[in-house]
Amino acid sequence: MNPLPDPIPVDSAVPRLEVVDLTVAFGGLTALDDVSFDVRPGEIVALIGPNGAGKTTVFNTVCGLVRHRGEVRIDGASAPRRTSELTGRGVSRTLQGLGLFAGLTVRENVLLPVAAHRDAGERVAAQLRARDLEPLAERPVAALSYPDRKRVALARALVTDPRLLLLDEPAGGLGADDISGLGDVVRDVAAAGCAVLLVEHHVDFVMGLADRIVVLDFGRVIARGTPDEVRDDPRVEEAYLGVKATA
Ligand SMILES: Nc1ncnc2c1ncn2[C@@H]1O[C@H](COP(=O)(O)OP(=O)(O)OP(=O)(O)O)[C@@H](O)[C@H]1O
Repeated sequence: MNPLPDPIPVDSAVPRLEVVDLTVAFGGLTALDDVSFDVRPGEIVALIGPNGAGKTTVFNTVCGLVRHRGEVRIDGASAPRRTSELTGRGVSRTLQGLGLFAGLTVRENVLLPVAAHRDAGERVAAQLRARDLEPLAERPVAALSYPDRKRVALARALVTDPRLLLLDEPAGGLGADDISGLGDVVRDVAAAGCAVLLVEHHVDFVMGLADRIVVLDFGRVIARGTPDEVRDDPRVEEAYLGVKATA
């Protein structure tokens, strides 16, 4: 049984996630080149950049899926090398492809990460309630709309009470109302002390949500700072070929 994380420490000066000089090569391709950044408790940090910039590779490396040079630290200690240890270290992740079990019900999907735990029923019930999924709880995921499936994926990520939440393109495929609701959820999660690392192509969403932004291009950090600082950085405009925050 995977242990669940301890409650979020109220006051922690240690970054929840520290990525130091991360370098990843796939054969001859350098997917990440000396990437460093951190995410502190309660902070929302966005990782943005054009297609192929290396964003998902950062997530995969944090989750122990990719051989790398450099260091990944979670709460000051080396990140686990096995994905099975992530939940116990307080890490949850959503996937671009959602990764839900289409033949299982909403409730069964949300239950999976906590199934062996004594308080699983209460945790799942609380998530279903918080995500407005109660009316859909006994329906198979295959019967759900895409926005509803995304809410299920988020509920499954949150059911463990993570201390570090990795969101891979959470706004992708959603309409304006769902995106606004998603922003509220992420803000609430961060306000409770969770560190959030967000990969997202929806630039307006990122600009309105993130405390800090790290911009990758061809595996390198080309800019970092607050949304205003990044928006005005000419290197970012260039990387996006002139597509600015109104995209
Ligand atoms: N397992 C792999 N084997 C070989 N190359 C890979 C592998 N995973 C990623 N790459 C390459 O590494 C680079 C970075 O890919 P990555 O998926 O991290 O980019 P990204 O910024 O997440 O892109 P997108 O926004 O399109 O999802 C790309 O050139 C990609 O083709």
